[in-house]
Amino acid sequence: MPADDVRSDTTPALTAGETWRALYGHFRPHRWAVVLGALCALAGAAAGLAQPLAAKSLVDRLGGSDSISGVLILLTALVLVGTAIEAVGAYVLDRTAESVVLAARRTLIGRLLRLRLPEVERTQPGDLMSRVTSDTTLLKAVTTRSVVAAISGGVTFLATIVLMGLMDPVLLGVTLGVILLIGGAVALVMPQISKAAKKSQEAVGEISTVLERAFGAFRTIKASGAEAREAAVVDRAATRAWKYGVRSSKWEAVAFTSIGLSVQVSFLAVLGVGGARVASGEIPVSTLVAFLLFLFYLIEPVTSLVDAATQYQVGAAAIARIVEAERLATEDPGPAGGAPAAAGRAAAVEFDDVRFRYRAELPYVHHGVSFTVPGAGMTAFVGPSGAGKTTVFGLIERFYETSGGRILIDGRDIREWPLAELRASIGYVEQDAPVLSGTLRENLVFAAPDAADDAIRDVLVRARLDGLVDRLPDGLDTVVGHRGSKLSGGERQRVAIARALLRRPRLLLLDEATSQLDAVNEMALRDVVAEVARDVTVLVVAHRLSTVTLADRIVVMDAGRVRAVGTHAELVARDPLYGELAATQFLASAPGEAAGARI
Ligand SMILES: Nc1ncnc2c1ncn2[C@@H]1O[C@H](COP(=O)(O)OP(=O)(O)OP(=O)(O)O)[C@@H](O)[C@H]1O
Repeated sequence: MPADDVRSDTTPALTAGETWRALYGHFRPHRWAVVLGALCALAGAAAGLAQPLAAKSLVDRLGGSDSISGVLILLTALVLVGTAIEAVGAYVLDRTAESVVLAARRTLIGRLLRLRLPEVERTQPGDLMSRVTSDTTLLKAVTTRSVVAAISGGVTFLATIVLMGLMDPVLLGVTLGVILLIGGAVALVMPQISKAAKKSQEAVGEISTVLERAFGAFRTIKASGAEAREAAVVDRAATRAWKYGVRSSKWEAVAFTSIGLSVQVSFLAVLGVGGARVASGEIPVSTLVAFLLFLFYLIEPVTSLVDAATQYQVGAAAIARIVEAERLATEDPGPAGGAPAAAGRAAAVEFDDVRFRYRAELPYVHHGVSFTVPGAGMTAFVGPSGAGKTTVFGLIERFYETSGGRILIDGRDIREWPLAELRASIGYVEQDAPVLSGTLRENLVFAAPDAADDAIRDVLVRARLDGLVDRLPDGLDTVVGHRGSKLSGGERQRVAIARALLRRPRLLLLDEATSQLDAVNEMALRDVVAEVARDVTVLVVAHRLSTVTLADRIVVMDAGRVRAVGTHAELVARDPLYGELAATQFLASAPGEAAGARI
């Protein structure tokens, strides 16, 4: 896959107002802490601002007989208090910034794990992950540092300007003239910082996407000798992140250097004009000294303002990506309701003229599927690949919403069920039997966290996993590796079956759940499923008819339609497609004989 295919290019451009609202939404819960931090910063700045005044008073007293020790003590106290308050303010703000990031991550994580499946399928998980990790980190600077720097820098700037104006309006005019001239040039480069930062964040997202893809198919990459090609794709994304990061730094450097330059040029201009005014007796030398100190002091708020502006540009890019992830549709939990009337009993399932397609632009996968499954017993779904069998299970679990028709469980439309309650009734073993990294025990109790040890032992025996657990040095606490890589395919399937059984479902969905088992284990598991089917409704998708010949009913699907329903013997006799499937698998015989056959 070329790099461009994994790049997210759907980041919506937020307007300035939307960016600000999104930003405010993130720091609103922490606004009082931000206010406290800002007040500390202002108090520290005020203490600093008083220093030139104290210095002026000190210089004025130099020629006279007044003692300067009082002023010196005041100056020292101002420095100490100002520094202490600034330190407290910095801590409060950094702590708040971390809290903003934590809250944003919690919100994103909470939403991402509740996303609707179609949303996940049209995004790149790696890119979503980078929004939780990398983009939220940028929020830290933009929600506190930038905002507080803007407030404190702005207020200090204004206060300094007012005091300078009171000292000498002419020198203030000279200063402002220089600053506005250079500041205007800086404003022009700001959008460049935002553009570069956005591209850089997108490239970081690509790195995660490519790596996630690579680790998800690690063996395939090795077996295909594709390491170098994949590394090159990651390298291209990393280089792009570097390129745009450097571009952003270049514009930031231009901005900061310009500000330094503006203050220095102002300093020289004030020195020249101020010197002339002192020489002509228009102002005393103490005024010039104080004014120059103010000018020196102006560097900090001006730098703060530029810092705020650059951080805001960087954060705006991250906010856009966070907002995009926040806007992905999550699942509707459904109506709040009490326990189902039929709790504990085997579930009855009915598909009533169900039509479904995965996306509006795709063709229909189900063209009016109808069947009825009474409570308990085993029902098998068979048919050619792509007929829509797995889709039946996805619709029952409400991973997807039907485009037409109804699905009823116990006679109640599944859209009327609270989603959690619906899924709590179901045990689902997927086609590729996913096992999560962690221990065997964690995998088993994944769908039933409160399961007792006896129940775990029981399902281990039923899933024929007891022997494996006894052999493992750490038993149930053995770590199974990323996606269960330390287990065989058959072991993974048995773990998935045990997990589903431990949930004590009313409806058990098995999708090719025993396809990787050896004949002995497959037979044993078939018996277990038959036993479970006595008081649980079991729906099975199977390609190997040998696993389903004893089912109570078999639903034959073809191209998104149900073409026949019956027992093995009935279908062999009257459905040509089923007859053909059975014949190619040497099963066109009595169920008793066929049951043991392996294809
Ligand atoms: N998530 C999806 N997004 C888009 N199309 C999908 C998705 N899942 C399945 N399809 C398509 O829907 C059709 C039915 O798929 P489904 O998995 O239900 O078939 P199946 O009968 O279970 O096939 P198999 O026996 O090979 O597992 C296929 O054409 C498939 O390409």
